Amino acid sequence: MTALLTIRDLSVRYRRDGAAVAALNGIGLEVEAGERLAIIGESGSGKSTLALAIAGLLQGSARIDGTIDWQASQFQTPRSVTPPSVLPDISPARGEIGSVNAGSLPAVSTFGEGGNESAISPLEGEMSGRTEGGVTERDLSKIDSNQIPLLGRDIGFVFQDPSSSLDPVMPIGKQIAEVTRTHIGLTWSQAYAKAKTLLERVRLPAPEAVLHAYPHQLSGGQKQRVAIAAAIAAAPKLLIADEATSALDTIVQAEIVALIRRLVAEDGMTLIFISHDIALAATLAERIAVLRSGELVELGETRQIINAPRHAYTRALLDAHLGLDAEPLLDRQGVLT
Ligand SMILES: Nc1ncnc2c1ncn2[C@@H]1O[C@H](COP(=O)(O)OP(=O)(O)OP(=O)(O)O)[C@@H](O)[C@H]1O
Ligand code: NI
Repeated sequence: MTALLTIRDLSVRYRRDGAAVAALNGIGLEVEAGERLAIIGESGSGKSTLALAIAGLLQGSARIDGTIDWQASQFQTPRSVTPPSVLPDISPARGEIGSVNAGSLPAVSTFGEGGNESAISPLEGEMSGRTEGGVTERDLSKIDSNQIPLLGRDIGFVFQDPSSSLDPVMPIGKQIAEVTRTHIGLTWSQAYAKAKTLLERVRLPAPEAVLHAYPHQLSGGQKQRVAIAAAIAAAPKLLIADEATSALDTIVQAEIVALIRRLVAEDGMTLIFISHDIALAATLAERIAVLRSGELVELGETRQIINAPRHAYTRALLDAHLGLDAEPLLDRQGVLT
């Protein structure tokens, strides 16, 4: 297998009330092309920080050390630099650059100040670039664009709360169409046709009607389907789902997990599935990485992690899940249930 991403010695510190909060500490991890990798750990263990670092979405105030190599160029036809018309208006005052290793994606990119959304072109990152801290963008003027993954084009990101990535006042069809217009240069009519196909692929009923609907007209599960459609619209190599099913009830959660599994298989995408639920992660992932307090404590094949965890913390996560009334994680044949 070939690594799509190689993360080396990645550390992230946030600043809070003048003090540094270490969110990740010396993470080393290879994500193989085409694999389904789950990242698990309890709240605050650094899962989202890792996902945001990979996607280039960390706030400018975060201090990042280490490198993240993106080796997708061998899997994709080289694409030209994003035209200046859709580049964000990056002011020199933004963020810091650092930690650039030759040939590596620098883990540090430049970022806008939180909430300064007006400086970002509305065509760029609208669907998948939004996060609670405000939209962030890599400074493409300083880095060879073929070496860094571009959010929306190379990486699709699905957040826990679809409302945070969907624009409440824009029709759904337009939101999805903008992704393919921006990243693969479709015309509006092509982009709308593609949006409709995507709504069919995520199994939304009445895709034609959904094209013209607004997010508030859909249920939580339907909104998450729309967010997934937008995330995969430009056929990214990597899909990151950060607690994408945590806000949904159990039945809808299972449906969304099944949807993600199908789409990833159909498109040959690499998946990073983030969850605090080891059992849910085990249903989807081939490998599981266990984070604890910003450290990678265990990484292995799902079967090994579930059957023979090496680290006491993984065992504790399993034990916490395996309450007396819990379903067994593996059935008698050793198949994940
Ligand atoms: N913007 C921020 N500013 C300051 N500290 C932060 C920020 N974001 C996260 N942290 C801290 O960094 C650590 C890791 O947080 P992170 O959100 O990555 O964990 P997580 O595993 O995703 O947790 P959860 O399961 O609750 O989503 C925590 O201690 C958290 O409080
Ligand atoms: Ni999180």
